[in-house]
Amino acid sequence: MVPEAEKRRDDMRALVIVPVLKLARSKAGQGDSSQAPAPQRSNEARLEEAIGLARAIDLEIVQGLIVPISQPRPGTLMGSGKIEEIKALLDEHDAGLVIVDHPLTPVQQRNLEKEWQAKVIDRTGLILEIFGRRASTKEGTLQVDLAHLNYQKGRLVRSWTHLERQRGGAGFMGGPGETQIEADRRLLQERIVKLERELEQVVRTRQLHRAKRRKVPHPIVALVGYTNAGKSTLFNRITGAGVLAEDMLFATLDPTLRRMKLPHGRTVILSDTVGFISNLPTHLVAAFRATLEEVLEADLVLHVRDMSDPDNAAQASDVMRILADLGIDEKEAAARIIEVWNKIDRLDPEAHEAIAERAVGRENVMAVSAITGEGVEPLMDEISKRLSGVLTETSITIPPEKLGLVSWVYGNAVVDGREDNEDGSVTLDVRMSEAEAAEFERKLGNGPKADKEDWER
Ligand SMILES: Nc1nc2c(ncn2[C@@H]2O[C@H](COP(=O)(O)OP(=O)(O)OP(=O)(O)O)[C@@H](O)[C@H]2O)c(=O)[nH]1
Repeated sequence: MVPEAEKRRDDMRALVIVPVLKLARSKAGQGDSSQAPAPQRSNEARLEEAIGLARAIDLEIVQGLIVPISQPRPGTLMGSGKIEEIKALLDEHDAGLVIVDHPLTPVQQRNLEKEWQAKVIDRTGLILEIFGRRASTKEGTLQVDLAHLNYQKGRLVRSWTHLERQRGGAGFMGGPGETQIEADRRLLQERIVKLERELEQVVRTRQLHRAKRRKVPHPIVALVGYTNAGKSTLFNRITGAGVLAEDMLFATLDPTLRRMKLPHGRTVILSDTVGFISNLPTHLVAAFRATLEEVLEADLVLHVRDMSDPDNAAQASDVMRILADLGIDEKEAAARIIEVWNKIDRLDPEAHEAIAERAVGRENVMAVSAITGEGVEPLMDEISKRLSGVLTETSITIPPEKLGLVSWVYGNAVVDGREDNEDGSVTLDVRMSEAEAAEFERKLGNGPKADKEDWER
């Protein structure tokens, strides 16, 4: 039976804990000879981020705590003194959920739940929960549910998850009994198999759409960045597309694609992608194939950084690591990535000037404010310049009976010169990509049309 005091605990009121392993910290400080050491996050930055993540799912955070751990315990991670201290805080605040910003083994999670008589989730659990609430397309939802079930399968406790809530699961204080765990596992496995099958179907359909979209002859520009860096805001600023931009972590889970025009008339497809985060578990990276594939295929990648965040160097190196995991290596990165230093309006005048100066003259860096629009025009010019590498100069003549194509050329290629000939035809000096040239030829010869609707979602 669950005692009265525990029943009252509110599992939307949470305590956030950042365990700091002293051993790990001193080791990290020494660096790794085979790799440049990644910038270290301060404990305060970690705590602030963990609280931000928890707020992203509407939790009420009663307190945040940095907990130094000299010797990690296999059974409970932290020692009994700390466990007692935290239990007292939970009682004091009537909180029923503890977020531990560190990986927990299933045994540690179960033991801590018992000790604290509260639900416990670790960083992966929390990120999965956020993703679960944000996914909006069928594929995104299936991917997250699948990642969630796989994560849960190895656990000895029932999760504090949106899935559990959907199932109406409650009364799980202290964890389910062994038979219950067996039954749960069987159910989980059945759901996993079913989801995998559904997902296969959805992925197949998407790949079909993607293949069609690739026939549309425009370069793809993908936005990437740490969560909350301002990707959606920048996306809106340059496309006027009205995509959801909120102070909400991971507001963008599914790829958003829009066609846009650059100065000089060049058309590109801009793709907004999922926000990255440090310690993103590998199976979660895989879960976002849909948006990440856009990045892999992109002709140009804009890496948006929030320069007003003191932690931005560590965030940037996390993003680069994830891109490297995806197969975009450093050498290639220089050619394909522009770093967009965003939120410069939030900097004090001195820092603003310093950042602007650092950016000037560096081909790979552009300083902007997606909110005020400062620096956005030069950014667009830079995008044009980068993409013009894939263009070939040519001269085309459009016969009088096909003059409708003139506006298509203006809309899709870069037009450098025009001559209206006596016979009614028009000659244009243009720069266009191979694919655009092929599309033009198709249109000229009444060939099969590319299906515009396929990518304009
Ligand atoms: N002051 C200022 N705020 C900005 C700027 N760009 C974005 N923001 C704010 O930063 C917050 C996050 O912006 P989003 O565009 O949603 O960030 P995102 O990178 O798409 O976030 P995820 O969906 O989590 O990946 C919002 O409150 C924006 O208004 C900027 O240039 N200046």
